[in-house]
Amino acid sequence: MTPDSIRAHHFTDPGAETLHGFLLRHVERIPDHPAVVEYLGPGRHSITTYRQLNERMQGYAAHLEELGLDVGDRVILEADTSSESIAMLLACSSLGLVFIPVSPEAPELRIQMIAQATEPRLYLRSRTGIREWTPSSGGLGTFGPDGLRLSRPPEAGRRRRRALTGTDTAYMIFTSGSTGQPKGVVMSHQSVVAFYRGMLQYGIVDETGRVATTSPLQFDFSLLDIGLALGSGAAVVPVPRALLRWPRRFLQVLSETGATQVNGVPSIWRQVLRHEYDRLAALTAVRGVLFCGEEFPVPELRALQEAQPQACIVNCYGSTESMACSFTQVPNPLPVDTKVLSIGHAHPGAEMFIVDEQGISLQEPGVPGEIHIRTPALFSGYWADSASSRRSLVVDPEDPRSGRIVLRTGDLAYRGSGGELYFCGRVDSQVQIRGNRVELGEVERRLLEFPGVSAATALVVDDGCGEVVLAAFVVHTNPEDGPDMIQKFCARNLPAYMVPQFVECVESLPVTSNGKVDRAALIARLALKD
Ligand SMILES: Nc1ncnc2c1ncn2[C@@H]1O[C@H](COS(=O)(=O)NC(=O)C[C@H](N)c2cccc(Br)c2)[C@@H](O)[C@H]1O
Repeated sequence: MTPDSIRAHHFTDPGAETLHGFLLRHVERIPDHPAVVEYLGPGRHSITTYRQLNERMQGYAAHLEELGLDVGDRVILEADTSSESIAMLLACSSLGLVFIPVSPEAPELRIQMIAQATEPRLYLRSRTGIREWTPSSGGLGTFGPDGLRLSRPPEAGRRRRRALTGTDTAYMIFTSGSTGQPKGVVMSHQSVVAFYRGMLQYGIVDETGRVATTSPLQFDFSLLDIGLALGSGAAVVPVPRALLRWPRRFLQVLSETGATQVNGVPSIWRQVLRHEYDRLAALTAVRGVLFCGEEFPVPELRALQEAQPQACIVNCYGSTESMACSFTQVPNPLPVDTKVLSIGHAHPGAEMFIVDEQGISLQEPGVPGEIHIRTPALFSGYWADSASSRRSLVVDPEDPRSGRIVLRTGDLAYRGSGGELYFCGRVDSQVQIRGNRVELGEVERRLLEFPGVSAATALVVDDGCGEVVLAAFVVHTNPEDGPDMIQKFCARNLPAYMVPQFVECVESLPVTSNGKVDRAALIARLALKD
């Protein structure tokens, strides 16, 4: 009997590198272990075990299976991280359906753009969703702990595929589009699993771990957290987005769920460090903190280390096009003269290297070059944008004849004495001020040396007369020092063209939906000032 005689639609090789196969590999061994711990309010939280997560996933998959969807069809998941959204993304994965996570807080236009570009067969919203808008075509439904409810079935379609392979797409993440039109990063099953395998070799958490995740599901950082937890036999602890912005409530969630690992972008700590330092210091269960996405201002990192001396802090560097790349432990305590944090070396199975404008690899310390990454975790390309894909997926500059493809990151770094890398901005964040090349990160690092400045963002704006003006926003503990003191400090330490002509002290820095400093918002604020 040949496989063809049994029309197996999803004839998946059980050993295949699939997302669901990898994340559920501990189910048989620890079925009653917590897989997701959800905070329900003061003194209440719920536990979903590995067995329950698997059963919910099977239930969703059985319902999806009846809809006649095919490998490669897209499903938009409008949800935050929860036991049901994790079960749903696993169910999609098991059927070869490409899930596209979008945040319930995402602007309607962004969701319409994504739906228009990807033509999803199904639009699913977690039951707790409140959005009015729904797409005018395609299947429509909501899902919750009690199952999937369809208000409009997808149009019937012919199944063309026979088997799910490792090169098929597991998910698509749309970038925040800070530099123009959002792009759909297409990630295959085998790339995600290759990344997970590399990350898990660090043993960041063990089976007793409880990984608090603070990123929206639409940001692939959340997929790191889910993979780190479930891949280690530990539990995911989603921090409700609404509580994240209240330092006291955020810490209460961590305390009551017994979180041992807290993952998130640097900005999640800003208000906690300013307003709830003592409560943070009282959290004794935390063993690790992992951050990514942008540089952690050194003064704030020192404060976090003082409050959590027992926590192992990891600087995770990477871009969505290869999920992430390096995991570098921050020295504890941070040496007193530290200005820049190392992004170290790529995780096992990958390699980071830097090249100059001619594409020649740089080995000597201190010379900045563009970071390239050799990794099996490469994205497949940007959705419906082969020109952009070719700019990021380039032939290995060190060995063009080999045809080997590497990721060109657009990031700059230089090597330290041990060969480790130090991030020093993006290729496109090099600005020219009065004919001089300026790296904005260098201005920010100098601002951070002024006593009391805990965070700083430097940016250039056009003053309308063709001149560019260097401006800075700083978070400052005692603002009476005022902007002019900070400017004088910079004038003593920086060449004139690198001294911000405009400095504003702010209580906090605006952040994007992914938690990174929102530079566009700051530029808009400046434009309003003129
Ligand atoms: N640790 C750092 N120090 C400094 N600059 C960083 C760091 N991590 C990023 N960046 C910057 O952010 C860019 C990328 O942005 S991104 O595509 O939105 N992705 C991200 O930020 C997050 C990234 N996908 C990620 C990180 C961890 C796990 C997973 Br799974 C995914 C990089 O190219 C860098 O410019």
